[in-house]
This record gives sequence, structure tokens and C-alpha cells, in this order.
Amino acid sequence: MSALFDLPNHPSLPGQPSPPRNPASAALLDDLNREQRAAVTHAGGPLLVVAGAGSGKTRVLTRRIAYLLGERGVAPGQIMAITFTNKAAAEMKDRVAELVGARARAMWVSTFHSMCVRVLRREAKTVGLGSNFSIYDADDTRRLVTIVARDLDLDPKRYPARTLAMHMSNLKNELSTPVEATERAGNDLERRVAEVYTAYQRRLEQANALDFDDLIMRTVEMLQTYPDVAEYYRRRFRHVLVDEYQDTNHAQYTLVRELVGGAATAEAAPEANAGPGPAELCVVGDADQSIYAFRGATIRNIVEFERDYPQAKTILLEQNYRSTQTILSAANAVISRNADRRDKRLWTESGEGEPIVGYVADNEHDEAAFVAGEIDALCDSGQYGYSDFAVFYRTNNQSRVFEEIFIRLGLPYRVIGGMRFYERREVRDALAYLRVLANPEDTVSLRRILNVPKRGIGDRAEACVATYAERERITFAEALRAGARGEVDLLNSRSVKCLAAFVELLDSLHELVERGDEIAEILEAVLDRTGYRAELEAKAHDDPQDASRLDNLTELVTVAREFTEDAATLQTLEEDEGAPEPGSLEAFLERVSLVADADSLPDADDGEDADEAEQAEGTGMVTLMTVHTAKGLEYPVVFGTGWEDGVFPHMRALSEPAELAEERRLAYVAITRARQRLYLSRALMRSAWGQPMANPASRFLDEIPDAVVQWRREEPSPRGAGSSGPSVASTWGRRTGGDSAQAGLAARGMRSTPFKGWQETPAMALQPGDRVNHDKYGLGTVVTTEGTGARATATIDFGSSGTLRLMLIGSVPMVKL
Ligand SMILES: Nc1ncnc2c1ncn2[C@@H]1O[C@H](COP(=O)(O)OP(=O)(O)OP(=O)(O)O)[C@@H](O)[C@H]1O
Ligand SMILES: [Mg+2]
Repeated sequence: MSALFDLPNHPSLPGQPSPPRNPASAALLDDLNREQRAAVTHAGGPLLVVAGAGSGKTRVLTRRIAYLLGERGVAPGQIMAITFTNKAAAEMKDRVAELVGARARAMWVSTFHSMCVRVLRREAKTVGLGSNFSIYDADDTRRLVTIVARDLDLDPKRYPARTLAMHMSNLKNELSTPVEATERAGNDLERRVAEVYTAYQRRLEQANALDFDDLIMRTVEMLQTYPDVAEYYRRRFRHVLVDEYQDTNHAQYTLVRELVGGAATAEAAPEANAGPGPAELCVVGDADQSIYAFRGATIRNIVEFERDYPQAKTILLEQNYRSTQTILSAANAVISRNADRRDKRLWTESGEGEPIVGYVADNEHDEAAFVAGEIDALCDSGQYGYSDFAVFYRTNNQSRVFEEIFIRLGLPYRVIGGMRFYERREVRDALAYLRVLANPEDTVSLRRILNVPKRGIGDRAEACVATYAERERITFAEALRAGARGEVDLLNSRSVKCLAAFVELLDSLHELVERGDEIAEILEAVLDRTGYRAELEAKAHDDPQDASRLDNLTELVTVAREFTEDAATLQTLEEDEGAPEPGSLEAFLERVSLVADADSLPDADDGEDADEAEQAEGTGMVTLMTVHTAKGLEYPVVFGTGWEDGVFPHMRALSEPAELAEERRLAYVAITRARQRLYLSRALMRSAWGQPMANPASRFLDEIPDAVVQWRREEPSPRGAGSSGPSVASTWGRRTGGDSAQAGLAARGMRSTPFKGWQETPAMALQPGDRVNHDKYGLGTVVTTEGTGARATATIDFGSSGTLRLMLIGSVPMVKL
């Protein structure tokens, strides 16, 4: 226990139950503190457990379930437990199964959304849905709103889809129907939103689809409209337990009430003939971890619990069992800046622990390399296995950089939430084209794209070609060309024409490869000339998913562009025998397949063998996820990345006090996931939407006391005035070491990355004739320069090392002489 947040005399509750004599239940209660035990054994009225991060709230829920099953004779089928993420649900189920065995399977442990899907699929007929209804995610929703708004002739500048979707979602979270929304609309925006909402619901219904918010709202409506259905669920679930109660919104709150039957009690339902009586309710939460206000979550539900449920009992937990004091100090320092919160007195017995490690990276690639390097080193030291590590980022799109470096270094990892980029259909289609261009004989890819997009080469034509290839003992590609010349029997003339057009298309694309066009250009040509993009664009008006496919293709073009840019700065000197030429289409495809190959790492589909192997080795995989997804979880070592103003806190929050408070709670969540070691990093430059941006340090970093952070690498101080290139000194906040940066960094034992100092300016200013010294290629003379800003490049003659074209932005290990 240590200095900052000690509270040795934590209060105990009166009338504590002592552990029962039954040895089995003693085991269930043994390793709990008094307050936890009180919560586990509490019977009867509604129970609220409020406590800070890592104080054992979830453990209380899990134990309580085991206790209900083991000691109170409750059947598994009578238990409904609600968690915030699917991962948390799976973990809770596992933990209960460890305690009570396989019968845990009959419990319902799920998220609100999955629970509602389950109920609605069962009751589809009652609510007039086809049981195969589809579910639109947030992205689909926004795109459908765009379509609806366009149909209604709304000016997208004045009424952006995102805003409309948000307001609509708020209405649903408040359980307002389109009719109610229309009646209550008091101003122009509200009227527009109501119109969109009405039209949107009609479209959803036609598509037999529900969005996320509907899942909850429809379930609530059903329970309120059909008392016998509600009765069925109330009889069935005698125990309702909710984790992360601080993140429930009004709709979810109402759903819980309907399930428990508390509302009926409040409205003084006649005693006689009443249903089964309210179920036992147990909710746990922490107002400081409320991070879903954007989905209408309100801590009102915690604060007012005792008013909502007059018989309620509240239990506070104050001992933290998860983190070191250092980590708690950082967490407390950040969260205590929020106004209007109840101060908490978390304490721990686990000691100071390791200092928090801070790292200032040159850019996001450097940051990812640092993270990967640390994981590697800590694993090598034998202290940790891969599964002990988690890497957090603020938004999903930040995962790709980590995925790529992990792949390259062979670090096993998994991404929670968000589909792997290279698994997506459109990405695979586009890559199949490139594969065929790189290798015309790639039959699998060729057959994949043969009729994608549709071009009149049906299954029958394909079969004829395949048969001909087999008979003539030639490749499929050769047979295809024969078909295009009309030499394959049984092909009708229309098919021959289509094949000929396809072959011609491939040939024309192949010319671009021969000509040495950049990969991004080739890819663009593929998407345009095949009509792939046009087809998606046409369909995007009706199907929101097609619109997101277009975005993914744009992202793939960016990947290709970055690859070429990287290659320009890359080691031509380090060529492996037989490796494809750097920057070539082949090299690109090789790199991509390595990344995509991650799919076949354990856990994807290798099934049990891989699991066993993993367990045998005891190393597992590094987990990558957003902070939102990480809520409720814990890891021995946590990397908080992208701690930059504009990234985390999110850009949106910078000018919005309420949103900033929410981002701060998110930072509190991030920090308190760590058990032993915490790393916090940021990058000086980060590409966002294709543009490199210089981001200042996250204000949350500044809020953490210096005493608990050890900076492994600080921000380099800009060299004296007059150095080449415009300075970005204005964005370089505190922590700027006053020392000569290079020597200072070396002295602090900086790892592999060479010092980049002032080269971190937006682009190095060079002119033909300038002399430079490159870390790797040595002395050189600038021959020509091209482009500006992010596109700035220079062709430099390095004498015996060759003449190279280099990017002048990002981590260029080179100085001008
Ligand atoms: N009485 C206890 N003795 C030992 N370990 C405990 C005890 N209570 C909780 N723990 C451990 O402390 C860690 C944090 O517990 P838990 O995840 O239940 O906390 P939480 O309050 O739900 O945290 P969060 O707010 O992040 O959801 C877990 O590893 C848990 O097993
Ligand atoms: Mg928890």
C-alpha cells in the first residue's frame, strides 16, 4: 500500500455475513473481502455495487452467479447476465463454468444486443418480423440515413447524415417512436430528424432489417405490448445481473425494468393474481467508466438506482486488486480532473510496481515498431507470454499499422472487433486482379475474377474452359485464351465474345505493369476499367454495405501508395536473393499475403490443434483493440498508443467540455486495464486520411505526475534556428529536453531507431546540389527534387551506394550538410 491514495481504514458494512460452513460455498467466498462477500450472498431486494476500476465488481457478479447455482438452488436457465461486450460475456461464462461446471451453459450470458436478438428471433412472429431479419451496424445505418436524406432532398451540408443518424439514435435510445418524434418536434432540425426517422424505419422494415438501437427498442416495445410474453420471460429469468451498469441508456434501463418486473411493483400492481413477483436484480458499475454517452448512456441510472428501486441496497468496494499503485496514481490523476464526480478512494496492497514507460515516436510506424520491440524483448526475457499484452488505440483504423509490423516480425496477434482488412471480399477481389496481372497463371485468382463484376462469363462457360484445359493439358489461362479465339468447343458465340473482351481487358491492364506504372495507378485502372468500382457506386445508393466496400477499396489504394513511398526510401542494399524487387507489384503482393496470412494464425480457423499448441507453449497472442472494447478487461502489460490531442482525446472532444470529460473517463479506463506495466506513447507525425499531421501531446499525458513516468524517449528539441526546413516547434509542447537531442537520446539508451531530430519537420527542404549524409547510404548529392509537402521526394546520388529516390517526410535518417 502506498502514499497517494491510501485508505487503510476502509469501511466495513454492518451485519457482515460470515463465510458459511459448507466447504463448497466457503470456497466460493473465501477469496473475497467482506463487502464483496456481502454482495455475493445478498438475497431479496435489488442490489447495486458501485466501485472504481479493478475492485472486483465483475468478480462479484461471477461469484454471485456461482453462489446462486451452488448455494441457493437456482437453476442455470433462470439466470440472465448482461455484459457490455461479447468478449466479456464469454469470459464470464468461462469463469462461472470453472466454478460450477458445464451446467453453466444453460445460462443466458450476453450483451444487451445479443440478448435482444435472441429474444426477437424467438418472438419474430409476435412482433411481425421475419426470423431471418438482418442487423444493420452503425455504418450501415449512417449510409441508409444518407440515402433517405437524399430522397427527402435535404441539404447534406445543413443536415449531415452523421448528425441525423445521431439524433435518430438518441430518439430510439429514449424509446421515442417516429410518431412521437414527429409530434414533439419543436424546431426545424427536430422536424427534419423526425421525417428522416419515419422514412428510415419504413426502409428498414421493407428490408426486414433492424439497426442496433431497434434491437433494444423493439424488445422493450414487445414486452410492454404483450404482457403474456413479458410474463413468460419474468417467470423464466428469476435473476437478472448487469455488469457496467453506468453504460446503460434509457432504453436498456427500461428493458431491465421490464425484465425484472420492477415497474409493475412501482405502479402498485394488485397483489392478488400477480405474476411471479419481481426477479432479483443485481447491477454493478462505476460512474467514472461511463464511456458510451454517444449511445445515450447516462450515469443517472446508477445515481438514481435507489430511487428507481426503493428497496435497493448499495455496496461500495474500495480495494483495487488489479493494478500497481503507480498505475492507480496515474489513473487517479487523470480522472480527478473531471468535475462533478464523487471522489473515490481506491487503494491497493500490491505496491509501487514498475514506472510507467513513456515514448515519443517519430510517426505511427515508429510507434508500432517500438511497441513490437518491447513486446519482443519482454517475451524474450521470459517474464511474459504474448497473451499478456494488449495494445489499445482510440479508433479501429489505427490497427493496420500494428498488424503490419506484427506480421513482419512474426508476433502472433489478434484484433478484437472490426473485421480484418484483408479478409474483406472487395479487398480480396481487387488483390486477385493484381495477382493475375503479376502472375497470369494464378488460376485461383483468375477464376475468382472471371465474372467479377458480372461480364457474361457464367458457370457453364467456365466449366467448358476448365474441361478444355484438362483435356489439352494446358493451363486454365491458356485455355481461356483459346476460348477467346473460339477454339474451345461447346462455347456459344456470346461466351466467346465475352471471353475475348476479358482477355483484352487483362492485356490492356498488363501493359501498365510492363510500363512500370505505380501499383496504386494500376489498382485504380483495375477498379475503373473492369467496372468494379462503378458497379459498387451504382449499388451504393441502395445498399449501405456497398458504400463501405468503396471506402475499403480507397484504403487499399492508399496501402499501395504508401508501399511505393516506403519502397522509395528503402534499402535497395538489403536485397535478399530471390526476393522480389523492392517496390514491384510482386513485392507488394508478397507483403500483402504475409499480412493476410495472419488469418491462418492460431485462433482463426486452425481449431483445436492450434489452441492446444498455444496452451502448450503458454504464449498465446497479443491483443489489439480500441479502448472502448477493452472496458472490463485486464492485461499484465498494456500499451496505450496514440496519446495525442486530436487522436486521444479525439479531435471532436477538444472544444466540447462534456465530450472531453468522456474522453478523460476513457483514458481512465485505458490506464486501469494494466496490471503490472503500462506504456503510453504518442507520435509526432501521424497520417490521417492520407495527410500527415503533427499532433501535440495528449493533455492526459500532461496530467499524469512526472514522478510515475519514465520517458524512454522524449521529444527531440528542434535544432537551433536557421536549420533547414520549417520548424514545427510550435506543436512541440513540454517535455522538450534542453539537451543536444541526439546525445541526450543516446544517453537515455534509445533503441534501434536512429535519431531523426529536425528531419521531423513537414518535409526536408533540399535543392539540387545539396550535400547530405544518410545513416545507411552515406554521403550523397541531391540530383533533383520533386513535389511538396507529403509528396516531396529527392533523387540523390550516393556514389557507390547508387542513386535513390527518397521521401522527404517522416522518418528520414538523413541530415543536410
Ligand atoms: N478479493 C479478491 N482477492 C483477490 N483478487 C481479487 C479480489 N477481487 C477481485 N480480484 C481480482 O482483481 C481483478 C479485478 O477484478 P474485476 O475485474 O472483477 O474488477 P472490476 O471492478 O469489475 O473492474 P472494472 O471496473 O475494470 O470492470 C481481477 O483479476 C480479479 O480476479
Ligand atoms: Mg468489471
